[in-house]
Amino acid sequence: MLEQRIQQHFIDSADLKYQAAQTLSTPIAAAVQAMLACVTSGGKVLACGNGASAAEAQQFAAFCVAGFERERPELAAMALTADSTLLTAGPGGAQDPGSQQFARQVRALGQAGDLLLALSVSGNDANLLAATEAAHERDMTVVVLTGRNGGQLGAVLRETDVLISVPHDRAARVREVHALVLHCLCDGVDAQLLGEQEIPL
Ligand SMILES: O=C(CO)[C@@H](O)[C@H](O)[C@H](O)[C@H](O)COP(=O)(O)O
Repeated sequence: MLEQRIQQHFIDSADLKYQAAQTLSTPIAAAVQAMLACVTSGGKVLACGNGASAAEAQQFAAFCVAGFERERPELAAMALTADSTLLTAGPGGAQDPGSQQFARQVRALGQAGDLLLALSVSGNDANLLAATEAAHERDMTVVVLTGRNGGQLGAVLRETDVLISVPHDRAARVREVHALVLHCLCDGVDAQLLGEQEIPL
């Protein structure tokens, strides 16, 4: 029955979030500290991902610049997923396997102290691996959100990078938790910058 199927989504999503609250709070706190260090020293966040994760990257950049739940000064952030001309320009554009266009933007815009935020369920996308390599070339910190085990992205991170891997195999569940993680990042940064306070409804 359809209602039961829908209810099961709510139950499964809540179960995963409950289960992940404890294990993910430590890497999320580390990501908040990395982001704070970046934005308070004049750095910027570059966010990327493919498909649904591109939308989440854009949402995150919008929260940084336009605000999350509280009034605060704008934080420097941009999504690398929003320029269709650049993303489809060849060679190395969307028509080529293993697009270089995220990596190119990182090399063009990234500076030491900036932060790359990459989102991927599998953790195996070649264009995100290339962007991570470019970020390391620029001495940027990398924060990666993935599904279970982190995939290839998890394996190339440095000690100062942060891996937030959601312990589930179903893409929809992983993306739901990614959305929650991004909210935690925004709230954590706001709390550190502005002090803890009740959020009005
Ligand atoms: O986001 C959607 C559907 O909207 C997917 O089809 C998505 O484009 C693909 O899974 C991409 O390859 C992204 O994969 P992943 O990096 O999340 O593993």
